[in-house]
Amino acid sequence: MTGNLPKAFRVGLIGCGRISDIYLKTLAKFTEIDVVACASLDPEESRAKAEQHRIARSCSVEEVISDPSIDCILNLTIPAAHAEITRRALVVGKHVYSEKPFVTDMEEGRELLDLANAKGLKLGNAPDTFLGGRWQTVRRLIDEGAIGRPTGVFAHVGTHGTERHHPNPDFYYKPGGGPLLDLGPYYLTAMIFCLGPVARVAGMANRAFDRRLIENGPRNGEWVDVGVDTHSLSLLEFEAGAIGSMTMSFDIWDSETPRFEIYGETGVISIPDPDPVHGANDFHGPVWLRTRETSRWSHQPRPAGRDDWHEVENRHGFNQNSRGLGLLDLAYAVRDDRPVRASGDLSFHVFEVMDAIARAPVHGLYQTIESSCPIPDLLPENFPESEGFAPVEAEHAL
Ligand SMILES: NC(=O)C1=CN([C@@H]2O[C@H](COP(=O)(O)OP(=O)(O)OC[C@H]3O[C@@H](n4cnc5c(N)ncnc54)[C@H](OP(=O)(O)O)[C@@H]3O)[C@@H](O)[C@H]2O)C=CC1
Ligand SMILES: O=C1CO[C@H](CO)[C@@H](O)[C@@H]1O
Repeated sequence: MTGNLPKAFRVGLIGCGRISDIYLKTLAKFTEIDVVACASLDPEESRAKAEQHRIARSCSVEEVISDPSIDCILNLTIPAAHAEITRRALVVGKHVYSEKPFVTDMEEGRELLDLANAKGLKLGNAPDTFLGGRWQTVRRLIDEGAIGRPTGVFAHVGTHGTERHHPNPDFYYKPGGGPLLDLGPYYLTAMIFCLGPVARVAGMANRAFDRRLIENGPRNGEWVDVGVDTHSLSLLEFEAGAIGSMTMSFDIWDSETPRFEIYGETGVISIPDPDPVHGANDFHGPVWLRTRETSRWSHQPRPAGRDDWHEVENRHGFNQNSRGLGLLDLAYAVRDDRPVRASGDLSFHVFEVMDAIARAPVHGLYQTIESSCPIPDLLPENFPESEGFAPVEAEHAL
């Protein structure tokens, strides 16, 4: 079936914190998504969010979940609450799109996938950054053979955590947090989108600090206990044969190490962001290519500068922060009864990879990954017009 959704896809938001603003801004551009109610634990916070984004109703979590007119729950709570909110929504027959990580343990993840399957409901999960123009371009290059058969991948995120910019950074330092579960999903999802599922991993981790000082907002000066490792190294082997390494850290003061690169038999794709937290965390940004013919190894003397990289043409949309795009795709997946791109299956696989990296030092050097997942299709270059939908002009959106 094509054409417009039969009615607006009615969404109830749970979790009205920091990340909700960009979701609500993105979704306001798509009139066929209607965020009709919102809730958080603090009623004052959800009331203010409803007023700021012209959401019709601010109410309790239970009222949002039990509202029969709502099609889908947008779960933007903290990691420790993701599985429970998702489970409650599925039980009452609602589709769910949730923030990452999908869950905080494997059992929860299996239960949610089984529940969604049994009830015929769609499960979507962040990140959706891989649907942005940058990552669609990277995948298209690989599909077109621009670097030949991929053989390797490298990711490095060297940050100093979140306590200098997040007013309530506690969840980043509790189980479900840490750099691997917080930032790993962006990089692993991008890798799996481009290279396919992961077969086995190895890992090591440590932590530089047992407590961290909040240095912004109303809780400035308060200490937070650290209950998770904050510096993680991993090795990855993909089913298709490529191997990779990944560093995710909250303990690095600064770095010039490349953020993300994919190596192939005949070329290299590089994501050259200067900012350590960007890379796969962004929808947009340059994609650089060097091939056998243009690489340093084809010139004598070898050029020292960065000038010879070719910036690849980006033909895709969503070259700005578009968090929420995965939910729009889910709405069309419901309409057309087709797979969700930013899916629960993909996020569960990503979670198993991270869980295995974290347990490798204790349970044995190499951990085999049991789950797999479908590789999401590229988005049509003119999405969502491709779905028979015209987005609202930017000035009409909030
Ligand atoms: N901040 C960021 O830059 C980004 C965050 N994310 C992800 O988004 C998610 C939320 O992060 P962020 O917005 O920063 O977090 P915040 O702490 O700012 O907001 C969390 C929200 O969830 C609500 N909440 C917490 N526990 C429950 C619960 N048990 N039931 C219902 N509501 C609950 C909180 O309510 P109350 O305030 O009333 O306690 C609050 O509204 C995380 O998974 C994070 O990884 C993703 C991308 C970027
Ligand atoms: O997902 C995220 C994107 O990057 C941010 C910057 O550290 C994190 O805080 C956040 O959780």
